[in-house]
Amino acid sequence: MIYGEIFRTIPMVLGTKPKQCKGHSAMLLGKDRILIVRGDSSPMIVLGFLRLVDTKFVRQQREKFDTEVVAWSKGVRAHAEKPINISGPSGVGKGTLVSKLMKDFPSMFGFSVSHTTRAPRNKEKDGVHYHFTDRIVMEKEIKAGKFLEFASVHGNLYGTSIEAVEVVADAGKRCILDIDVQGARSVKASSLEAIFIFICPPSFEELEKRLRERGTETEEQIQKRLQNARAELEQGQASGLFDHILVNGDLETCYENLKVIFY
Ligand SMILES: Nc1ncnc2c1ncn2[C@@H]1O[C@H](COP(=O)(O)OP(=O)(O)OP(=O)(O)O)[C@@H](O)[C@H]1O
Ligand SMILES: Nc1nc2c(ncn2[C@@H]2O[C@H](COP(=O)(O)O)[C@@H](O)[C@H]2O)c(=O)[nH]1
Repeated sequence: MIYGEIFRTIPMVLGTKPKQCKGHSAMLLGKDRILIVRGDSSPMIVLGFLRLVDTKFVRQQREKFDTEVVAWSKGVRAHAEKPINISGPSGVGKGTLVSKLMKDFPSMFGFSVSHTTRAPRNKEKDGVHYHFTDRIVMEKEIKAGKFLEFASVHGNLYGTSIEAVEVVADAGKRCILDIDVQGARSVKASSLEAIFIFICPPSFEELEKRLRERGTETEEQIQKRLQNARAELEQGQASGLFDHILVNGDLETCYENLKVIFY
């Protein structure tokens, strides 16, 4: 690409806007921004900015789709607070902590609503707790590059769409992701610069107790989650991936420690 020259390449865009469209033109501005204009418009109609980012994720997508790839930046944004990635074994209390944060600071934090192929639990609402989805549909969307990360967790597919994160950013809120360790690793390799927090139980027995008392899984599913928990606890504490490791013994104490990280 040559600076200042309008060219007619239509790059693949990571994110939801602007949609790829024949007739759009792009002009490189400076070293890291592309101005998108409607090609046939006179005077020139500016559709937005794309930032040229050279992260591992963008490179992977470029290779995968064998085409030029750019990330949509929604224009020039001032300092944005880093998203928060919370991981930890099933039943440790991630959801409980996230719900408290969202309830206490509704205008500050926004939850990244993941997609999953698992069935909804009793009180779970589609689009609020998860986007409950069909495996074939989700696999298709993954192939189309719509996901920031995805992983097979406890026998189901889970993933964070690029749109889920953007919806929170568009609302001017700080994004909270509740995802497993595999997903956290993918996020770290992506263009999303996040703070990584790992939540541990005070003991394995307590973790099992919480999982059982929650009463949302069958015995077989509980066994699977406990088995995966051992591996997650090992990886989470040894990987160097996480910036902070918190023990969720007493809920209020853990919540206070979590809040300290944000201020
Ligand atoms: N500090 C705590 N002390 C006692 N019980 C707790 C504590 N934190 C959470 N719990 C309870 O443990 C159960 C599991 O919590 P929660 O559903 O938040 O876990 P989770 O990590 O989000 O699990 P999953 O990964 O399966 O979604 C819930 O019934 C919750 O009320
Ligand atoms: N990699 C991802 N993991 C995710 C995502 N959303 C949730 N999760 C993790 O799955 C397990 C199980 O969740 P549950 O709701 O079925 O109990 C839990 O550890 C979550 O952190 C995601 O988008 N990507």
